[in-house]
Amino acid sequence: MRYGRRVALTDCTLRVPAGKVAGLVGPNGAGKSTFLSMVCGLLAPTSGRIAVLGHRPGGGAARLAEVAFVAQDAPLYPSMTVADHLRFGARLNPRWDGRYARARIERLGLDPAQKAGRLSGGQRAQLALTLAAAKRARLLVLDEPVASLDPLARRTFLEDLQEYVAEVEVSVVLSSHLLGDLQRVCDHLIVLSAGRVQLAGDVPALLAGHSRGDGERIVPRPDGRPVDLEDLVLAYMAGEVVR
Ligand SMILES: Nc1ncnc2c1ncn2[C@@H]1O[C@H](COP(=O)(O)OP(=O)(O)OP(=O)(O)O)[C@@H](O)[C@H]1O
Repeated sequence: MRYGRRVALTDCTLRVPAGKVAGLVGPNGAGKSTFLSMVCGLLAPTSGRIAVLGHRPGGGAARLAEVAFVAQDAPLYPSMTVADHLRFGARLNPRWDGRYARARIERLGLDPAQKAGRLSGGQRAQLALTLAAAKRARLLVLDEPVASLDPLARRTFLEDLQEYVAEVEVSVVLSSHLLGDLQRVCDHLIVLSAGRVQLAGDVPALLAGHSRGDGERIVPRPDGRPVDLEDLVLAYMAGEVVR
């Protein structure tokens, strides 16, 4: 994938498993947002192919209803109220879960009459996440969803996400720089760096394979503690991998 002459993603062959939470991690400028925008059909690959739920991303209303996306800046309509956003969501989305949306807004303490433009950054993110979840899509794509949330809101969001995945048949792809959060919620991990996939797989298999010494190795920890997801990600981001 190129932006003009700049290559943002290359040699990027990967599969995101269905029904799991896949974490996407990598340094700034690695290509995470580019990848997520392609998954949602907002960007078309300049070469190669991408299939989402078996089809080219984007397309008609039925296809759009299958994917929910919260972009990094949680875009909303500033002059519309919280309640307007919920009404709008109900009109646009065939599988809209209004009861869930209203309950979550109430639990978050958001005023339905407040204009989105007057919400704080974290409140806007919470509203955008609520709209995405209430859409009841088959794929939920979240670009740094917790970046603007306070620590308590972040913890609650991660708990909500785990509950949501357990209850609803949904696949999730989320990017984050917060490795502890990824460790907590992700079944699958993708490490992107310099526009390439450095590591991809189910987390237990990646950790088990590493401790067995299959293929690549990262430098063992001096304190002898077993390698965890954070160690793996940091080593692959820093290129400290013995191939
Ligand atoms: N609209 C654009 N025009 C030109 N280049 C772009 C554009 N958007 C992104 N890029 C470039 O593509 C590369 C990947 O950017 P991208 O936003 O996908 O990275 P990221 O991994 O999401 O970064 P971050 O962690 O900082 O959000 C970067 O080199 C960036 O400068």
